[in-house]
Amino acid sequence: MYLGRHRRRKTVLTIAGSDSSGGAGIQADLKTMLANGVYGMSAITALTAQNTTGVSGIFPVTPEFLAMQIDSVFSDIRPDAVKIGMVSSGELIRVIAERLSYYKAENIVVDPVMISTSGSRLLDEDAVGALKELLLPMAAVATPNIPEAEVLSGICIRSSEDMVRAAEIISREYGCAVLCKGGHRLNDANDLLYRDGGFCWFMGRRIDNPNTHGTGCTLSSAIASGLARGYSLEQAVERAKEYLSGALEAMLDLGSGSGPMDHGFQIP
Ligand SMILES: Nc1ncnc2c1ncn2[C@@H]1O[C@H](COP(=O)(O)OP(=O)(O)O)[C@@H](O)[C@H]1O
Ligand SMILES: Cc1ncc(COP(=O)(O)O)c(N)n1
Repeated sequence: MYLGRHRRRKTVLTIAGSDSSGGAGIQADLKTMLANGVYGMSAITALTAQNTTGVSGIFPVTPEFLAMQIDSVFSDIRPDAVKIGMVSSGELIRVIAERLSYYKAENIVVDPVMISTSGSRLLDEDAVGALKELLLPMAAVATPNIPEAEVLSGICIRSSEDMVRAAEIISREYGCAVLCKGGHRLNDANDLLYRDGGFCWFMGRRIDNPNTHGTGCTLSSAIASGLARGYSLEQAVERAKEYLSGALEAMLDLGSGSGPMDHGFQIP
């Protein structure tokens, strides 16, 4: 019999798409989880063929196969938190919502991925409705960027006040906390957290780096890692922004488009 010391680690499941270039999606999520001290697992919603210049193809899994992946994970290694990223169809969203509510999953972070940094649309119209109706109400926090917050709130965002208004609309309508990220058009590195009728700003340092492929995936996975480790939502957001800034500041430069960040910047 083995009598050595057994170790435990907090666990996080990412339900998202694969990015063949390794900078966003599942690949970014797992690297982020490793760097943030949790054990990462994945249920893949779709394969994408993409690189730093764009997405050339999307090949979704069947709803049955997505359910099998989620069942395999939950029936053996129960995740302490779940991050949901790109889900390209309403049908797949319905499977995720059904399975996660069956397992009473906790600490769900929803990154409502709609359009890639390179400008490609990553989900269909039906998926937007299903995301609002089924995933947002399960979320501990949703992390839209400005264009996504506009779609979810139905208002146009041109100022910091608009960010607060949009986050309030989404939070009240769907009953979840909302982290509205700057970084697009406004407030580059400053994000707004709206929860329980109140809000606070997280002021990040703006890093002059054109390589921002996967920033949203990385932030939401780092938040999920923090929640799994028992940090409060505010602490998890603070730590996630610190990690993201470090990964951007490492100034990795790969590919001819908007390249990936250095997820392993703390590793010598
Ligand atoms: N140039 C930058 N310097 C520092 N932080 C940034 C920069 N651009 C974006 N961020 C931060 O990166 C995170 C992800 O934001 P964003 O790029 O909007 O995500 P998405 O990939 O979903 O569009 C946010 O916390 C945002 O504030
Ligand atoms: C598979 C997949 N998921 C998500 C994104 C969004 O990436 P970003 O974090 O840059 O918005 C992506 N490009 N590919």
